[in-house]
Amino acid sequence: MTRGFYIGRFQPFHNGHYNMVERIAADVDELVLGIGSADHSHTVRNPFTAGERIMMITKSLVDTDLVTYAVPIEDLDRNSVWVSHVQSMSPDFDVAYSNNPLVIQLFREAGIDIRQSPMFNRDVLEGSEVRERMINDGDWEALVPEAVAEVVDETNGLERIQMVSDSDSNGE
Ligand SMILES: Nc1ncnc2c1ncn2[C@@H]1O[C@H](COP(=O)(O)OP(=O)(O)OP(=O)(O)O)[C@@H](O)[C@H]1O
Ligand SMILES: NC(=O)c1ccc[n+]([C@@H]2O[C@H](COP(=O)(O)O)[C@@H](O)[C@H]2O)c1
Repeated sequence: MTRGFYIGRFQPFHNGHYNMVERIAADVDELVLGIGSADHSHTVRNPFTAGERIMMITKSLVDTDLVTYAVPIEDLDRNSVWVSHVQSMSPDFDVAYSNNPLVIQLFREAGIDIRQSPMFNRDVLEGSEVRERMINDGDWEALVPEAVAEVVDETNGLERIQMVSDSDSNGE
């Protein structure tokens, strides 16, 4: 039995993330999705709470064969102990997945098998593009699983991101 760990902010969980989970599913029996920056919400870069992101991920993956766990991981000021912090919050895992250079470096230094995946349609499948479309009334629904659009609707997420965008002059 192999268990993987895939870390991201998932602000929101989009079709690029979904595609990466499908690819990882070929390698592992179970997958932990680490919800990074779990302590951040209500900003343009991090509009959704950890709880809302858990809903997005759980509902999007409900029909996959993979056993999945969504685990919130708060940020720490010290990169040197971040991998231990992750391990203290997550079910044990055999292999980690990320395309983030800092994450890759930290897992490598800790002696953990870390794998990258090719980017899928990265010109549009990017969190910042989805958020920009949400703010500007663009077609963001085309970039996310249907379940994510339902969670955004249920939690009035569009109203929130547009409100924080108006009051956050720093934007992204
Ligand atoms: N289109 C994609 N195809 C494959 N992997 C992706 C894609 N988009 C993001 N990822 C990977 O998923 C992980 C989590 O990504 P993250 O939550 O930061 O999303 P993002 O789209 O890069 O968002 P943001 O624009 O908010 O930084 C990272 O390792 C990232 O490289
Ligand atoms: N010191 C730390 O808290 C630390 C270090 C490396 C990554 N992280 C987090 O891991 C996540 C990585 O996800 P992304 O690939 O989506 O950026 C982010 O939430 C990031 O803040 C945190």
